[in-house]
Amino acid sequence: MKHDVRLTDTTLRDGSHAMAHKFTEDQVRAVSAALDNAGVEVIEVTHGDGLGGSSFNYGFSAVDDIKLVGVAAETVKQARIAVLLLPGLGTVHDLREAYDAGARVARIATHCTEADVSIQHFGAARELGMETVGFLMLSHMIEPSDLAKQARIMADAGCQCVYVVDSAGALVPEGVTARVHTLIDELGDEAEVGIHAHQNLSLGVANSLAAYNAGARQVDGTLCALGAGAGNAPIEVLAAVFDKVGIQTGVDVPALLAAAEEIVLPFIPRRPWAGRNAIVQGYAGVYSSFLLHAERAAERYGVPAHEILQKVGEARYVGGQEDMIIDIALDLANAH
Ligand SMILES: CC[C@H](O)CC(=O)C(=O)O
Ligand SMILES: [Mn+2]
Repeated sequence: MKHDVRLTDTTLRDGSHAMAHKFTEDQVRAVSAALDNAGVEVIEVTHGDGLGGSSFNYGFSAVDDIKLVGVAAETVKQARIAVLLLPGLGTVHDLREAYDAGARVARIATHCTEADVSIQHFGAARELGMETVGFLMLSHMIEPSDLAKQARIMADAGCQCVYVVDSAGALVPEGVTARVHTLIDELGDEAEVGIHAHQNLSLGVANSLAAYNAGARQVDGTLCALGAGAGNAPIEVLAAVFDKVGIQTGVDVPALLAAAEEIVLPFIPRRPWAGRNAIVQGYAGVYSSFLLHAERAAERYGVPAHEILQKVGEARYVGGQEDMIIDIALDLANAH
């Protein structure tokens, strides 16, 4: 049955950033069973940086991604398993392996100005018979009209839903509304529009609701907001808010509340929180997954993480430039 909006849970992918990519098989089994039981239709399972993300630059997974995809796929009864892939990090070969392990939704992510690098990956996913989603990361960095041109590239390549991805948690509701409207004007019936929001300015839920009101029909969230930066829009709150205003998600709200409180909360190292560092990320427009990298560099070089993140924002660094965080920390240490 088609609902007003489809919630996709990314606890087991974006939440991987907050877990330093150390999810165990038991955790994946428990979380995917609880989400499936609550009626969540799509559950994303991958290293935080997508297939192939397990590396020196991004941090090694405790358990191989493909293995975890297989565990989730064997666990669920109704949900479909999604994987994230950043072209250049993950390959078409990785996508085929994920498909063989049970993944049925391919989410291909690029920087918001680089949709052209996703073309062959959308083609390969469609050939495999997978549903496709495109992620335009750091969507706050460009104007809505430019974002719409990138969405067009993804849709022409076979993408069935293009997401406005607020990777830095930097957008306010007006910015979300403008981007969703402009993408819908561009794509019409050819592809849906989705929203992936972060909590750095505590606007993840408000931005998701604004996106729905502007016409977005797919919305991401995570249990306990587990995710990069101050975390993602908490899916249990999204479900409750949508239900309260009469928007059908098909999800059982009490079951999601129990999943957050009883399954996820007991094993997470810290509950994501919009503390000083994360707020600076939202304010200065810094990629959420840079938070732990900056905090590690801060400790190592004895400089404040929020100062590092402020400089990262001024330099407009994007995903893949994690090594520049060390350069900034060293410069700050010399200046101090
Ligand atoms: C590294 C991929 C990234 O975490 C994708 C995402 O969730 C975002 O940009 O917010
Ligand atoms: Mn994210």
